[in-house]
Amino acid sequence: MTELLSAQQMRDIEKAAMDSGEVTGLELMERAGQGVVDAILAEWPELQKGKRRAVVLCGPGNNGGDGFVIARLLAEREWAVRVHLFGDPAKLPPDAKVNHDRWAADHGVLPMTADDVFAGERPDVFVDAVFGIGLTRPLPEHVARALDVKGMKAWKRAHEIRRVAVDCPSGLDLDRGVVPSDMEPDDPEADPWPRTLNVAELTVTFHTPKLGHYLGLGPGLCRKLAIVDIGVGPFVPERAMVGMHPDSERVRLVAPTFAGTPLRPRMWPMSHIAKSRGMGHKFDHGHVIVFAGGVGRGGAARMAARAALRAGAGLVTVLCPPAAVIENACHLDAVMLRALAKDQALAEVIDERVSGFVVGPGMGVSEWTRKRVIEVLGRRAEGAAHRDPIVVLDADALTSFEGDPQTLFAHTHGRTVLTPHEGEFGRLFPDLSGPARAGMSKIHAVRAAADRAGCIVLVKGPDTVIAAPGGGASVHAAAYGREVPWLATAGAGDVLAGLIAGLGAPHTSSEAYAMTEIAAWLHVEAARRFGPGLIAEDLPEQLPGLFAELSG
Ligand SMILES: NC(=O)C1=CN([C@@H]2O[C@H](COP(=O)(O)OP(=O)(O)OC[C@H]3O[C@@H](n4cnc5c(N)ncnc54)[C@H](O)[C@@H]3O)[C@@H](O)[C@H]2O)[C@@H](O)CC1
Ligand SMILES: [K+]
Repeated sequence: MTELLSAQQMRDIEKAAMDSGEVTGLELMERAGQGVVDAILAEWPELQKGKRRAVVLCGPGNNGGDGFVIARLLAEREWAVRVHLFGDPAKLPPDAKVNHDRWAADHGVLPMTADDVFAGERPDVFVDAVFGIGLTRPLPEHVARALDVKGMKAWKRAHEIRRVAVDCPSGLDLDRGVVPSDMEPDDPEADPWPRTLNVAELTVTFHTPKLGHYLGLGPGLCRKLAIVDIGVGPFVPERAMVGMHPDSERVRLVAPTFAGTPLRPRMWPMSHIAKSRGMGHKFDHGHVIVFAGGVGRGGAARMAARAALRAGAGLVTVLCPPAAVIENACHLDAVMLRALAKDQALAEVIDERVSGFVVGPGMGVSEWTRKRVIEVLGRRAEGAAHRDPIVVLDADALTSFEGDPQTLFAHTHGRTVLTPHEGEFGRLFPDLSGPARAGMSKIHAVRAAADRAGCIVLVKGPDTVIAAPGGGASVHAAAYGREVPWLATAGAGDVLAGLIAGLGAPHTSSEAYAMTEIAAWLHVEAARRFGPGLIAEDLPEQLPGLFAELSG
């Protein structure tokens, strides 16, 4: 998989490269600027010919330094280039200063106000090199106005202006994927709509994407990502190979790529999906139990069950209250059904071979649900040769512990997966959610939650974050061409819970964390395959075709 870096990790890599003596900061800046120019010409080949116009906005740090390189390289192509600087040239960091001075030796540098920027002739390319990984606070008002897409209306035929962001659209925090603003998050007087908007058509980043490119507002503002290799790969600290278990230091992007290079789906995810390899008896593929709610409330469990069966579990059984048996029997065929009376012990109706559970969808928030969760978590494997069942806790299984999450965390084990949406997450981790999360990234919050809960935590969203105790974390983003707004539909979360259990239940499946990542990816792929109009029931039905394509 591809690693997503924090700003500090990127700085450390750059420093290691420079400390090695093999490359200077100035050379890295030149490669960065050249890479941006190449990316622009690759994205819009029509720009390769003719004398074009560019406006380059440079900031007070090395992002601005990249901007001066870009301006020079475009001018060398005989483009008419206008440069606007925010900040004092005398205070630029050394490499940026060198490139500023090279540019200023034969060209002008204009101030950065909206009036100055939008006054000149309409450019073909508008380059934002104001702030990159060094952003520490909200944009000054006049800089935000100079970067505002609405300002471009001052130029006629504005749609032909190609907006390019160097590292990120300035104002985006690349660790968190948020645009910091001076407003207090819960200030009722605050205008909920930002007055300015800086969005790119192409964002060019260096070495590997940063966290904020995939979190929160990042994908919406960056729109399209190009990655430039600036040759710092050899200076990336040796860490454990990206394997099955997440490395505590690194955050990985859940996608069929390795270090930015596409992987064949046979390598990932198919090589981890038990039913796609070898032979086996249905019991080898595991048995998943899904708890259902009372009469009229079984739909969520049935969808989770069907997803588990399609994902590869050998057997799936829905357990429901006796009164709901007829309702469920009318809907289920391949999925089996058993009645479980309120006070009946689980051991009376299921055997030890059960290797996966889904608890929560449609169960209701109640003391009974709490008891069942604790009972399921108590079913541990005996002996080193066996492993604990995978236990996916979703929806009401989480909400039932609101106000008393410690009781839940006292029973979780390493093969427990909590799959809250943001609301459910807030009920279990109020101090890591909502306004309390201000300043903290979703990654940080979910990592802290996984440590506290002692199990895997997956927080759903267009940016799904998964973390394991000890710091390992992944981001799965339905972004950059994989957007599936139609996946925000009732029951989609129940299907995800079923997918995780169905993928993780086979006795030969990879570890729960890896299967959780794959489930998040397949869930979105299934939605993409179906397209708009999707309802949750459609998701499991996409799996056979999807598996066939991935194996092809
Ligand atoms: N780190 C690396 O490996 C490389 C970095 N390069 C470029 O360098 C950039 C990072 O450079 P820097 O660390 O200098 O950071 P930036 O250029 O992003 O910004 C840092 C400067 O902006 C100021 N600042 C931050 N937020 C502000 C705000 N809201 N208002 C006013 N001033 C603010 C800081 O005090 C600092 O002076 C990267 O984004 C990339 O474009 C490239 O040249 C290639 C290599
Ligand atoms: K920028």
